[in-house]
Amino acid sequence: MTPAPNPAEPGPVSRADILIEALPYMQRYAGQTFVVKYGGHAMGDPALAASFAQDVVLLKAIGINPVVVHGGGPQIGSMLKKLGVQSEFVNGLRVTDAETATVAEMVLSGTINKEIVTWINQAGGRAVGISGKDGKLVRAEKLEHVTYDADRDEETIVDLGFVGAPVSVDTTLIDHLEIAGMIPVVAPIGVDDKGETYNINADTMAGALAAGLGAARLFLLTDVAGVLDKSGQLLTDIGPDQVRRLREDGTISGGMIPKLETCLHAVANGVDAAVILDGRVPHAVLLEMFTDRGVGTLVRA
Ligand SMILES: Nc1ncnc2c1ncn2[C@@H]1O[C@H](COP(=O)(O)OP(=O)(O)O)[C@@H](O)[C@H]1O
Ligand SMILES: CC(=O)N[C@@H](CCC(=O)OP(=O)(O)O)C(=O)O
Repeated sequence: MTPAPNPAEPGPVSRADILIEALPYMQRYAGQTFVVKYGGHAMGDPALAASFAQDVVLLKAIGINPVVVHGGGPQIGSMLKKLGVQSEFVNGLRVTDAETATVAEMVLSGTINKEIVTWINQAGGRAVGISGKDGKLVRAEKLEHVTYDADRDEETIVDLGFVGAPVSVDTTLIDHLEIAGMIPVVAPIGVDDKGETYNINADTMAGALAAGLGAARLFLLTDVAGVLDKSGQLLTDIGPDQVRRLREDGTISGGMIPKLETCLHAVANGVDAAVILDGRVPHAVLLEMFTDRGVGTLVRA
């Protein structure tokens, strides 16, 4: 006997509806590159990690070229703590002395990078873990970080040590990996012309790659619903003027600062759309892309 339909489960017609809703998006994005940044805070939950990996593999399977850039701030923090090394942040950026730079590279390019490669491979994809050093992917230079005191209308240059700013992107390696059906997984480490290694904020790295690769989309997955206003409400979209105001009044702080700067830079440099996504929602990437219900904050140019 055929079992009675369970109203909680999508029946055959609604399953088909879901796929048909996705069809125009699939057609629009086939052949394009999407950069997906996976933040260190979003990595803790194995079930979420598995759903993230499935999303990435599904993108590849339908002809989109996903490039994953990962963070690992909390994991670098734990390792530094174990080693008894103090760490501090300025505007969401880790002050990085030589020892911290070594630990950051070890954690990012080593443990975390290979963990994400394994998740994607487990989900049926073929991932290749690299950093900005491989194939001269990202040339960096020391970041000149300027802080602004709105009350005094004063700018100060802060020395953050070995924190890098991406200067140029050579896409050759990623182009080859994409053609070969591989999914690049990139650790946010760069190198300058003299061979000096730099720790790069992962959002900044993702933005530079999105612009360099001419990506159609930049997704930054994090551990909040998106950008929240003063009363904690989600802002579903935001532009440069509002970002400036929210920064000045302190609503946007910490890690959200490099995230928003990255998104604004990306959309001003040819990326069609940049979205800060709630990485705590299973399949956040697919929901954002293939349905009319987004799960985060869209950043406008
Ligand atoms: N206005 C804001 N809206 C949302 N999050 C904010 C805001 N201002 C600061 N944040 C902080 O930014 C954090 C996300 O940045 P970050 O910790 O660097 O995450 P990730 O590791 O995912 O890159 C949030 O957890 C939150 O604490
Ligand atoms: C310069 C700088 O701040 N680098 C970051 C790199 C990792 C990162 O950005 O990780 P999340 O995306 O998880 O925050 C750091 O050392 O924490």
